[in-house]
Amino acid sequence: MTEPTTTLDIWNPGWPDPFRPTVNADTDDEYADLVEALREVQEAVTRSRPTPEVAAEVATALRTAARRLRTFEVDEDTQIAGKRWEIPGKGHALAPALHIDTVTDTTVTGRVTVGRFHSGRYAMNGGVTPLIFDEILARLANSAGRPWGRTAYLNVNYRAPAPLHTELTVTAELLGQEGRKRFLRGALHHGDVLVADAEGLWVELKPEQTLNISKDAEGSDR
Ligand SMILES: CCCCCCCCCCCC(=O)SCCNC(=O)CCNC(=O)[C@H](O)C(C)(C)COP(=O)(O)OP(=O)(O)OC[C@H]1O[C@@H](n2cnc3c(N)ncnc32)[C@H](O)[C@@H]1OP(=O)(O)O
Repeated sequence: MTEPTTTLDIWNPGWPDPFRPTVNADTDDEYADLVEALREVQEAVTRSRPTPEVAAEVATALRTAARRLRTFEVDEDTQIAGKRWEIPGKGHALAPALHIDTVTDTTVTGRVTVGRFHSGRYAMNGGVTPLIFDEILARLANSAGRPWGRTAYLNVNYRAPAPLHTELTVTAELLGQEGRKRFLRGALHHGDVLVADAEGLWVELKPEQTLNISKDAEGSDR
């Protein structure tokens, strides 16, 4: 695998459209596969009750993997995780992998399936639902040539337990804009059942706010 060398800043208004499939010559699908493997580990750890010996053995193996990756550590502008828009989950293993199906300037539809890693208890954890909404709504808010904005609020209504291991559909809509404010709405369905809906406000950044946020916190993530 080639070490990434790009320096892209998600807060920079020049960042490509979040829904435009991007070709990044400095990354390849082995990285996407690595993140998929990490998701498998997360799910397997969650689902298992290993003996102490096996837990210790796997912990050692995982620490060995972490040490290997640390030799390729880059700064947050340069990392791949969270920036591969064209792959489900953007190359970030925290959020459930969101598959985008249709995109217009003001709407998006997609699908998401969560496993036990994201379970509250036999249903999706209530903290995971906003992650899904924030990803799809933020991407819509910041697409179609709109300058970058940040989430000001995201209000989520939980209408029914969201089943695990089951494909859910996600929809998002830009309701309107007033000056720097963009109002968006999202919904999560299991078949015809409304599982959750959300309303959010994204506020377009002023020039002085488009500084790289990771620079503001430089050194604080160690
Ligand atoms: C894992 C990888 C992921 C990667 C996912 C990929 C997506 C990338 C995009 C990420 C977006 C995020 O999630 S960002 C992360 C979460 N969000 C944040 O950290 C944002 C923190 N907050 C801020 O930075 C700031 O508060 C802003 C920029 C949102 C707004 O500050 P500001 O620019 O000074 O705003 P200000 O002038 O006061 O207000 C402008 C107008 O908005 C209104 N307004 C502002 N805030 C609110 C509010 N909470 N509720 C109601 N209204 C509000 C004001 O009343 C005003 O209306 P009027 O008087 O004009 O009518």
